[in-house]
Amino acid sequence: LNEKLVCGYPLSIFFIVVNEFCERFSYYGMRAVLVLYFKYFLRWDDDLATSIYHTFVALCYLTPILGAIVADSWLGKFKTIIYLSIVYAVGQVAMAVSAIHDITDSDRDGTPDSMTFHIVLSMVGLFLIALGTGGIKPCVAAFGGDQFGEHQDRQRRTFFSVFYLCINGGSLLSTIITPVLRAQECGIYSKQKCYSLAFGVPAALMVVALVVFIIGSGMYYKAEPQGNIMLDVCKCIGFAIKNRYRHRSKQYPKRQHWMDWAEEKYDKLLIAQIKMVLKVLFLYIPLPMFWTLFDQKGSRWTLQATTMDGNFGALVIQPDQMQTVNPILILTLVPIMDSLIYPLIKKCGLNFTSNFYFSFILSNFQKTLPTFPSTSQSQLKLLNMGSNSVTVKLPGNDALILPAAQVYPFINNCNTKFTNLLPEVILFKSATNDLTSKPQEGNNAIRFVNGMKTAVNVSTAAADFGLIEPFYYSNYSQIKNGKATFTLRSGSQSCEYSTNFGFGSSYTFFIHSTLVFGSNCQDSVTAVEDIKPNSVHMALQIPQYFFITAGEVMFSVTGLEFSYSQAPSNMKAVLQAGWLFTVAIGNFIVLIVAELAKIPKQWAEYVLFASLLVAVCVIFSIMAYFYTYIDPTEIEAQFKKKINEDDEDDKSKPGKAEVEMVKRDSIKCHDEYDKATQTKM
Ligand SMILES: CC(C)[C@H](NC(=O)[C@H](C)N)C(=O)O
Repeated sequence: LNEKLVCGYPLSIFFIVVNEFCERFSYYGMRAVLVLYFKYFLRWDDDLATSIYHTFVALCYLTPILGAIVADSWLGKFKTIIYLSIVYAVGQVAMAVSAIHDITDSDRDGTPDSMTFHIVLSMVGLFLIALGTGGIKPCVAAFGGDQFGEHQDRQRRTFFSVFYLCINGGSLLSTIITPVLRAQECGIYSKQKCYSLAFGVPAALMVVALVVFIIGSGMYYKAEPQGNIMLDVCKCIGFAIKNRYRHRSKQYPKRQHWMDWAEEKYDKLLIAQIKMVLKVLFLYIPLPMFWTLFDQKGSRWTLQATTMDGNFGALVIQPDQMQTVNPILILTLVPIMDSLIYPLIKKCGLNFTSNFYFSFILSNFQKTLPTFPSTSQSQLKLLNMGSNSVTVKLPGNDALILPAAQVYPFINNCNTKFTNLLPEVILFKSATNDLTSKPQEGNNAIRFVNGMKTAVNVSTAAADFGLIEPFYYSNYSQIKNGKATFTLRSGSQSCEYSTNFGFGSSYTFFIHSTLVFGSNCQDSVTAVEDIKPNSVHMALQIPQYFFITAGEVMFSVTGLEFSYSQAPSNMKAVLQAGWLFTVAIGNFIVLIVAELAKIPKQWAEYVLFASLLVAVCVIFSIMAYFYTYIDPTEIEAQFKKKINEDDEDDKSKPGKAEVEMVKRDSIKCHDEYDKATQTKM
């Protein structure tokens, strides 16, 4: 195989792991800002954005089948990786271009004039990315595995661990960097959030990945494709089923395996290889449920984080940045598992056949939301602007004493008429404008009500509330957590009001009629909390991240290597694709259950997913217990030897004896296959 070895490892794998690092940076970096691009650039609603996001992720894990077929049957892994990487890079560039708002902003007002252009270009870009990333994914892993000889099992296992570390290193860096790039302002005619840069850097990294892979070209071991293997496999399976059906009557003796019904027409080696693949694919059936929970990190868990407090002292974490906990934990756990836990388990003589994964059921953290008015009700607020308490009697309500400078919020029916309110009491009714959900991205939604007889201008460094007319209110503005200082201005006079904000709150600030400019106006503004700040800390998600990542380390890293080692030589990429297909199905389950079924209570949805996973864990453990490890290379070698011997014998013993030989060898080969698969996992 490879002549250039470094510490017992082929030098070529260096280029493969660097390629994987850059490619995963490109993929996860683009994915990190994708939902926000849909929502804020393309102006899609939450549901559409989440659905398209999960459809894209699912597509990325469906296309590996295409890539694997092309690689194993036609182009070989090396050429497939090169061609599809070009498609991938073009897709990333298309995404970056689709996010340049100036292209269609002919009136230069900062918003694209033809959204269709941006939508079409980004959808084409996403399709090319899905084709590229999915297409090369099974090939890169299998191509890496190909670089090791038969006696380098240990090195190959380590390679898959390092490969996984690179995936997560790329994912970690990009998930930190691209949200920062997105937050920058850029543009030619007007400055907007810089999605083009957030997509442009991943595009550049994909080009780097391609260049690095090409540089290593002279050092790779490139296994030749072995013809249209997938077509042969499908035909062989089809024939076995048809033949079995034709011979369903009891007069025909049973065969050991239903695939043996293809013997009349197909090569025994091919039948044995199909048996190996089917055995592994059968074991994969319960796996999508793991990915169903796992991939909700990017959607449900991140949305949940927006209702939580991200203040970690010196560090303030944004909800989408919580996802970086997963790759951070992977980078810590994989070396610990490889160097400590697995050797310890082996020393204790434990048979570590299946990896259980525990999931935490999160309770409903949205308790900070108040009761919002229904469609037939309106939200009212009474504000006493005077300096004495007043008694207010509203129809259908008990008399209420409203202290000076205090606000009384309540919900009432829209058709209630209010009369005889005292002149100093403001009845503030804004049913259509009130915020009815938590503000986005952990921000705080703030508005002002002007109780003065003159118009007031309110602004902070981050937002301008504009000129608020007397007894009128401003629109909401989004304010980040921390201290904010508002400047209140009327003509040439001004004063300042400061307050601290947490995460995800909403406040209405009432400016008193008694406000005197020129001094500090701290006492002349009353803050009314419409939505409480997030009280549950984001740190509470860390245990969940820990368990799901521990599960990933035990399940996914080993699964990657398992899919390689159990695959016949001509179907390595195909089985990698089968493994990735389970990720696609997992994402479709999220799409169906979370997006379409719309279970009203979030906790009920978590309980449903967790219960399904527990059930699947039990089923998988039983299946894994009965699984018997095989050595595809050995089995294939035995079959090839037999076929060669047959060829020799055919030359010397033609005629009737040939039929007998085939029969005898068929039985012998099956015995060998069965013997080789007797060792338990
Ligand atoms: C899909 C795989 C599990 C893998 N993802 C990860 O390792 C995440 C970042 N922990 C991948 O190949 O992207």
